[in-house]
Amino acid sequence: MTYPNPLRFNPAYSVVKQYFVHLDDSVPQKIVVHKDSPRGVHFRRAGPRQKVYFNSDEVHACIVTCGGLCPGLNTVIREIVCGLYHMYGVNKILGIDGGYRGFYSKNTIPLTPKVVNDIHKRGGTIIGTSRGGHDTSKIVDSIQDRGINQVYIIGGDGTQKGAAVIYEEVRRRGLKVAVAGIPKTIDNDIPVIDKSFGFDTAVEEAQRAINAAHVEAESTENGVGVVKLMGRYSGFIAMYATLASRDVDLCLIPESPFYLEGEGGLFEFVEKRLKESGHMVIVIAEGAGQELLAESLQSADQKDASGNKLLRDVGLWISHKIKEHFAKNHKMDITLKYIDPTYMIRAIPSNASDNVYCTLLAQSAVHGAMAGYTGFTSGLVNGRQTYIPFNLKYHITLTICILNVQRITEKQNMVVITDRMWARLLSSTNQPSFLGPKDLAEAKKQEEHPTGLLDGENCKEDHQPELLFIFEKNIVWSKLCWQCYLFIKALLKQKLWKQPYSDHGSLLLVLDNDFLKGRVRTILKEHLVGCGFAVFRDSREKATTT
Ligand SMILES: Nc1ncnc2c1ncn2[C@@H]1O[C@H](COP(=O)(O)OP(=O)(O)O)[C@@H](O)[C@H]1O
Ligand SMILES: O=P(O)(O)OC[C@H]1O[C@](O)(COP(=O)(O)O)[C@@H](O)[C@@H]1O
Ligand SMILES: [Mg+2]
Repeated sequence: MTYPNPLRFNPAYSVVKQYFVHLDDSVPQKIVVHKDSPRGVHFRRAGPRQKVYFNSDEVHACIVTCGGLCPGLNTVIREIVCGLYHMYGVNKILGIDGGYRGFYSKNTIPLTPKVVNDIHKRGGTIIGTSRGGHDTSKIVDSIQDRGINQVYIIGGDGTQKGAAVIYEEVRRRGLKVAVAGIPKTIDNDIPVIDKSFGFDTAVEEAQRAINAAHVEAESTENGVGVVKLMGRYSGFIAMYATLASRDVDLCLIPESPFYLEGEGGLFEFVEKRLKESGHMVIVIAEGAGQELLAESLQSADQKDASGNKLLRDVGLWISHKIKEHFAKNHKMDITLKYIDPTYMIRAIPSNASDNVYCTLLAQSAVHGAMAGYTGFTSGLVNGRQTYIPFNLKYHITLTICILNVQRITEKQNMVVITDRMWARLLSSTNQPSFLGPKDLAEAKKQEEHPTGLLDGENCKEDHQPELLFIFEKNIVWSKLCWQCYLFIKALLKQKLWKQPYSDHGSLLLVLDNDFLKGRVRTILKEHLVGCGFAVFRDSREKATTT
């Protein structure tokens, strides 16, 4: 059952040409393609659909924010509430207090356009957040007991994994509940999307700390300013803050290993730069050099409530090491100032451009949930709003079921140090890469054989793993790219195959007759387009190649 979209009477949109998004519109993940390269992965284009799945009066929505703070959380909350209310006439909206655990351990907060009217001017989240406490069955019990049928989940990589599990449980119980994610993290560590909201604001705020470090450093002889910025596993904030500032001499990120002593090491570079300029600024991401710290402090690995690595203070450590080095060797007198603005860059309201971005993400999520999509994250891909599946694309009406590889929850977005952006940074700061030929080879290898999803550039002959099907007595052999390999792996996880065997990038699948004949075969063919996938149904039969 569907309903005409109430937006057709909305005066704001009456003049918009082709306002409703066509059901088949899609956005490609890769817009730069080689000649003859495959069509690649496409995502559904976000936006209002002509027909909606929910009758507005029956919608009971809830919003939850999880994980660390991020500028723009309140804007997203505001825009979901206002979007539901003004565009679709929905007025039953609850805020879940304090993250996932709030579903089962706290009272809810009623949200209306009046309550959220000016919250976008404040940092933080008015409904609170937390780490840990993801109890799937208690959460879905709460959704079911309260009669909630739209769940908006705002959070980072951990939160989206949690949302995917909730979505699976909702499906398992056969509930007609739309589960929509909105990606949040200042670390920008969520894959697929162009960038996460709040990231620009954080980079901008980081400039104030870098400026202060620069002023302090240049005002004394051999002044060194050290600034620690957030970035647990990904160094995006440090990289962009450095590129934006132009005052930074050295940027250190988790993705790029470095060493202190000896030729080509950090101490040597600091000495060189001080001799050249008389002062220097170092920006270090909090996750950088953690292995060096672990070696020197010999402390055990600790985790937070969500299972994230708890980091040691690398800023303090490196400041101490630099001071110690110069004092010990009587090389030169230095004055070092350490600035740690960590929480200051995320506890602020979002800037203008992030506010706009938050609005688009929230409105897209609302349109998607109203149209009956579920199990998706609203995200910007190549400048277009899209719906990215958590893992399986699944239409709530259960009429459309399109399998897809795990995406948003598959891996973390990281700075690729063999990519152009890091090269731009190195040439802007003129710092050493600290990488020997061995490290570079390793980085390149990582690029080619990642553990996570690759993004379509990978259908090159030279690194295609092999796929081997054993189907009854008939053997199907084919080559395929990593993307498709991972797709198959995702299917394996869903237990759609029997007796999987996987080794060294090759897959050996023993299949049921019915499986290969049926829908899976069609889906496989759809997904393996352009990858040289071949199916032999019978050893005498000609191969059907896509
Ligand atoms: N693999 C997972 N499965 C289910 N829930 C998870 C998973 N990882 C994290 N979560 C939950 O998601 C929430 C936020 O995760 P966290 O890693 O702290 O922040 P973020 O989502 O910003 O990365 C927490 O409540 C945590 O319990
Ligand atoms: O002290 P907290 O709240 O655990 O947060 C610290 C971490 O939060 C972050 O801001 C990222 O948070 P998320 O994982 O929630 O995106 C990191 O940069 C930082 O390491
Ligand atoms: Mg995270």
